[in-house]
Amino acid sequence: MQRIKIALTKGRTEEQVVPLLEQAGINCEGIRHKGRRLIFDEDPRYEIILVKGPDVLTYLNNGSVQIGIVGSDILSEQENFQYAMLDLDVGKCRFVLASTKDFNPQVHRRKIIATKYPNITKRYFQGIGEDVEIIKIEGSVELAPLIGLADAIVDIVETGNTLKENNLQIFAKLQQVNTKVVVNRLALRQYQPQIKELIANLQTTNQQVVQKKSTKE
Ligand SMILES: Nc1ncnc2c1ncn2[C@@H]1O[C@H](COP(=O)(O)OP(=O)(O)OP(=O)(O)O)[C@@H](O)[C@H]1O
Ligand SMILES: O=P(O)(O)OC[C@H]1O[C@H](OP(=O)(O)OP(=O)(O)O)[C@H](O)[C@@H]1O
Repeated sequence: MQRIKIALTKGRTEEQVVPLLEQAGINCEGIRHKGRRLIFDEDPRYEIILVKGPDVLTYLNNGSVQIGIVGSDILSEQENFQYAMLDLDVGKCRFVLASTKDFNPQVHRRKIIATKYPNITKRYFQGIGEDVEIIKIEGSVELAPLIGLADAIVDIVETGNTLKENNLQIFAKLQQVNTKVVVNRLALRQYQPQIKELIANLQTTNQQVVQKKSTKE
């Protein structure tokens, strides 16, 4: 049988998803000791590749991989609505509008908003009927209102520590984020039994994780 190819987002998503994959009985030994390797075939059923989030969607769209594991922030930003088959209970965070405490969201002049996510930001402000100027930033977005580049930011918050340590406040809560398992529609037809088995397996494991967390709380 042909291996199912999975594109897994490297970094935070990888760190949170690998334990889940292992709990589902998928051998991730290679990823655990990866060095500079990018392809992992320790499990005979799967070939896992590690890529940046937006590239997960490129590989998936192109049909080079059948499954992608990626944050909903990236799916939403790319406006690339792949077939999301499963929501995982990891990678949970939220988009917020944040700034220094003197920021006035009601001010009538055209605001400047810095973000790594211009499309999500554009949609949010369109939704509330506001025209803003968006500046795309690649990281450390919190700096923008502190250094005078922007009036406010749209960024991801998880623990809230980054905002707190930089004296920034939340002015609006936008969409929530979590990690999703996405599938190429054509691949779903071609590899139906294997993909269904994998999704069912991950679903069961994810439910076990959720239950374990809720009994701890
Ligand atoms: N606190 C958080 N901040 C940002 N992303 C988070 C957070 N918690 C979970 N995530 C998820 O993890 C992904 C980001 O992972 P990571 O931070 O490793 O990459 P990145 O910062 O976007 O990329 P890079 O550091 O390679 O430029 C997001 O797409 C999101 O789905
Ligand atoms: O609420 P917290 O738990 O503090 O997490 C939120 C921070 O984490 C992310 O940045 P990341 O670490 O990915 O670095 P970056 O700024 O270089 O993108 C995000 O952009 C926030 O800055």
